Amino acid sequence: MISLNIEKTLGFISKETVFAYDAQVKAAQEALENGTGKGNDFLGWLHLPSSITPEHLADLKATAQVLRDNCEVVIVAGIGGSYLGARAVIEALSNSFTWLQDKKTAPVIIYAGHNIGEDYLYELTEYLKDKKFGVINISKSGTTTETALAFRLLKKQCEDQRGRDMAKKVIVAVTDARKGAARVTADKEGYKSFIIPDNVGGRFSVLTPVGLLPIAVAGFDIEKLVAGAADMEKACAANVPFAENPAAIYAATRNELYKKGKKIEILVNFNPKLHYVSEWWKQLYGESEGKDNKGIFPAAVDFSTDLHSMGQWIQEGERTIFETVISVEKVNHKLEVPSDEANLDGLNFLAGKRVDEVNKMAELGTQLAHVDGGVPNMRIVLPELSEYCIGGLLYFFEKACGISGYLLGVNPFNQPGVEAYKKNMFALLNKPGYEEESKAIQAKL
Ligand SMILES: O=P(O)(O)OC[C@H]1O[C@](O)(CO)[C@@H](O)[C@@H]1O
Repeated sequence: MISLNIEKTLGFISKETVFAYDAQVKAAQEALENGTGKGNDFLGWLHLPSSITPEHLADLKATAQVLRDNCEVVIVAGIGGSYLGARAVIEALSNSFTWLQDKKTAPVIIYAGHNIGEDYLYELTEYLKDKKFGVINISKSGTTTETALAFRLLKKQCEDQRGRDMAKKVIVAVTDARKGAARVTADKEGYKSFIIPDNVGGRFSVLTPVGLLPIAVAGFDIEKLVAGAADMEKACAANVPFAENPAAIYAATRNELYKKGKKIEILVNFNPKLHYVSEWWKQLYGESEGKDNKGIFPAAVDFSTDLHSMGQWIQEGERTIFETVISVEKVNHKLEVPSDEANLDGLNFLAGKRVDEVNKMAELGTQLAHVDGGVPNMRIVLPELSEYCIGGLLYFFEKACGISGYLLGVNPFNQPGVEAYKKNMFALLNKPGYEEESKAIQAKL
């Protein structure tokens, strides 16, 4: 189970002011529980972990097995909440060099539909030319351009390469129950499909088939992932007192820091496998809170890598930031620094130490330096990178996000701002139905 430590924020804000959020957090929790707050038609994620049935998991695992048995490569096509959760979990749990290994225990997972890079898509289709590949097409709306465009290419290539019957077997859709082009195609072509519930928004959907299916294909234990999330659901529940509730404390602390002028939260990791957890987190908090001209800007760094690029700014730049560090207590492998007789690099003082001990001292040294430099620091300790712990971490962030959005006074479950670029893009591309917008935008150019 994860733990949260806010001690190193307390030189900047007081424990009393954080704990004074108790009543507001309670109100936020009640609004979530009773569905009386803003965006209350999107609360399906709240009790999702505890309501996932063994039958549902078995169905997901059986479909994953079909893909595992018939594919060397599986393309996860999706964007935003329709791919980041899966990628976050898969990359956190995978060997860092998994795609380079000769003996593969699972299909290589590749992501597409999250950009409009012609070179990216060309190179992908080239790579797939001699591969037995399958596709998981993930889109809640079923109409997202980036994903639909990639899927159009991949569907055709899969059918041409593998034949329509096999394509039917290795293309799976995860989409809305009724609406959208992805649903129409899945039904018409007879693809196996999974439903994204109406009341679960994309960025809260990692524990639906959106995340669970690709994670199972990659060979990870979705039962343990869900169990970790379900335990965290209990630990962050409305009846858990403020002082013992990590989601409540995290939400309150970041809101209090924001009030004190700390406008940017930097999510920090000291483990490169967590890069995509940060990407997932950025969408979760960015889309949920960045509206009505408000909201903490969610940024992320990978340390110690980025200490050599962003470290200067964090240490001495504008004092509008705070850090939330995800610290992994126990690594999965053991590697000691070797002794070297010549000691030309001067590293013999590290000989015999675990690499992780060096990393942990980098982490502690960074925390002390940044706090001294005026950066409040929260710490989330994850016992290890396992399905159970990652499941808990994801749910913790979701629950805290719901509470935090209500503390901020916004609707954390919509994202109206994302439509602006889409409208302009469609107008510029002369999409049917956008004639007026096309005229208006041409006049602006
Ligand atoms: O699953 P969909 O409908 O393709 O949407 C993908 C992503 O696009 C957004 O709707 C923003 O455009 C996100 O909220 C969402 O996660």
